[in-house]
Amino acid sequence: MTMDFAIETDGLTKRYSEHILAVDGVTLRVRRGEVYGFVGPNGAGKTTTMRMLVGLIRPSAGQARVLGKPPGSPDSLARVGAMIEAPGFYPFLSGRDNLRVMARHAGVPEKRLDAVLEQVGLADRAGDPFGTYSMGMKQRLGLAAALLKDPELLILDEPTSGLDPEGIAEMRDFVRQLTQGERTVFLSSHLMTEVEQICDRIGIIRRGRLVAEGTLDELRGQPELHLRATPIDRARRMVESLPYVERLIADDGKLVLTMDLQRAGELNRQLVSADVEVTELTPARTSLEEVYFDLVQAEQAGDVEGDTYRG
Ligand SMILES: Nc1ncnc2c1ncn2[C@@H]1O[C@H](COP(=O)(O)OP(=O)(O)OP(=O)(O)O)[C@@H](O)[C@H]1O
Repeated sequence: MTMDFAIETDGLTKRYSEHILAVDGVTLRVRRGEVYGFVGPNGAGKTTTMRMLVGLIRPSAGQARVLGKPPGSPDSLARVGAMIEAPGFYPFLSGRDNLRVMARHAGVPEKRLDAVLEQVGLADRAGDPFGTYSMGMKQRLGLAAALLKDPELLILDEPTSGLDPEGIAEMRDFVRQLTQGERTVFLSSHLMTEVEQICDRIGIIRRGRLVAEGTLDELRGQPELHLRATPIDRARRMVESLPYVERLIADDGKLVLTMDLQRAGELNRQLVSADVEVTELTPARTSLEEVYFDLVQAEQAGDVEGDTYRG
């Protein structure tokens, strides 16, 4: 295991009972300084994985290293900030006093309180009781708590859950700001649009298994060109003869081409000079959401073999 990774897991597994295999041999790598999106449907095993990474629960098999150390070791905990499930704040204490309790417990100096409250935009409401906070403010206080130790790694479980669109956008901005510099963020989500916007790399988990991992570009594959033209047969023969077209698929009256999109103009000219009338020539790209659903459906269609999650 090397120091280039903030998180490394090998065959990480958690079985809660004979019938519930929540995490099934997950091997993933989160590089230092990146925002890694851990996505999957409800019950896929995201929270369970995160709980293992901060040492809240022990794996049944496999192993993990967090900042090069065993999860939950004092050395690792001192450098990791986590927001996993609803943080347990006292409703009658103010936001600041809640943080003060935590800061004392963690041995963090008081002067950090104002800095983190400022960082999450809660400074002017920090004196109000936590119980009076909106959902967005509660999430922000959770984030402030995770930031107390100025951690190298932030582990955030569904940081936007329960937030309205404005709150989601706000949280996205915080995460972006927080990652400027060396900090690594490992966050879970089931919102592909959100993940698409903030994550450098993404891991997709389904039924406890990591079914894909990569950058957005790697997961979405190459961009395509959609071509409609008449007569379509002549267009097809023409396109087939072009060396720069890497792949051609006929799909519902249109041709789907994989090629360098810079050459679309050249393609258009060649078609026109071959007496083909081009009615549509548009770039298209698989969205992360499509990739995600394809993977999820592939598994549902029977790719899941052996003894897997049945919870
Ligand atoms: N303490 C527990 N005891 C028994 N089963 C559990 C426990 N915690 C989680 N599970 C089960 O493990 C599976 C994975 O749950 P987990 O909470 O890790 O998923 P998740 O991907 O975080 O889902 P969500 O998006 O709904 O939070 C589920 O079937 C869940 O019911």
